[in-house]
Amino acid sequence: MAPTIAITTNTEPSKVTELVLNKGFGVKGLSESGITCLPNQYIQPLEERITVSEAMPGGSIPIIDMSNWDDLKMEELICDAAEKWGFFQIVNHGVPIQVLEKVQEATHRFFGLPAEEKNKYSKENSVSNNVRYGTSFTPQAENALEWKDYLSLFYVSDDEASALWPAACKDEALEYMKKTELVIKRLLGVLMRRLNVTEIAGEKENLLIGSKRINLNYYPICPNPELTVGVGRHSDVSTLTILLQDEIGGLYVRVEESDNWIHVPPVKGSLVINVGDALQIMSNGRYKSVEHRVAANGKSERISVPIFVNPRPEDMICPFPEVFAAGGEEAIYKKVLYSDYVKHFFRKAHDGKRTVDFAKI
Ligand SMILES: O=C(O)CCC(=O)C(=O)O
Ligand SMILES: [Fe+2]
Repeated sequence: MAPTIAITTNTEPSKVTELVLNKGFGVKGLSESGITCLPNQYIQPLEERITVSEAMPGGSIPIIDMSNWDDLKMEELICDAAEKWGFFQIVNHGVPIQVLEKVQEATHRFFGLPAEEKNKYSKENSVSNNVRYGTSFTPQAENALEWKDYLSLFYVSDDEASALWPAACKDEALEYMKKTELVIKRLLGVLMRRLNVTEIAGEKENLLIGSKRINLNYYPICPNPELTVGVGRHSDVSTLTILLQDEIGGLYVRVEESDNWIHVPPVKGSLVINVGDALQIMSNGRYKSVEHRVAANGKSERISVPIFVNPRPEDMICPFPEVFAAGGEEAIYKKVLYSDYVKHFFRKAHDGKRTVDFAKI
């Protein structure tokens, strides 16, 4: 049910916060309250807004067909894309389309619940830190808020997920995680081979895929999409991110340290793969964790479902020694505790690529 309070641009920020954050209506509640203009605290500074002219027409991140696993050409495309773009899409990846559709339905189901149901999983109310319903990114640290609600689920075990994850989406989210396991391992196997890492079982496996988090992202219709963002500029702190987006579009990726951004067009049945900071660090900068952001939309709601494949919180991460086997290359990142790295990311608002400086030598 939509909230009854009337919100305008000039509604006191504290009233908006009360509704969106404290009562758990999220930006979805704002959107459904019938507002016709954006509350002030969502107005982003000019340089953070997404203008269509910045988006480079014509260019495109690679779309890689994974139907033939023995194809050396495919391996090359994957590694080249991870080095150049940090982003690519995969098709014929082996994850059944029904699994993807089911987790998308489940995402709509969860966000369709009454605010008080969703709010049981808020920071204040959730019985576990591993299950978190929230809005924006880190509202306490942000000068301008982001037009997004989310449910974030940190995977510990099937039993814990069964007991704690919301019934509206837990089976579908778990199934999506399980069914993407194989393609994740294969992608990492391919990426590791170019770094001279031939064996990823054991310690390397913990560093690469030691923990996982799945987010259900919900971007409601926005009254002034040009003034705000769905997600601000950031790179992910993961090893790899596997992202399922719907047919709406709005994800933009920075083109090779330029001021150009490129749209990631929705491709039915595909998964978007991107390199995260942890893999950039472990590959000593060879694979790029690239900035990306999401535009708000004035006509359609949008959902996306990323799986963040991460080291374990207690792991120390640094460039793999194999990367230096050929000689002549110096380490550009030092050893950092992964949980410290993640804490650093969440302490501040989205700020592009600055997080990785935390690990720079
Ligand atoms: O919604 C999207 O397309 C991307 C979301 C994203 O970048 C993130 O959750 O880290
Ligand atoms: Fe991201």
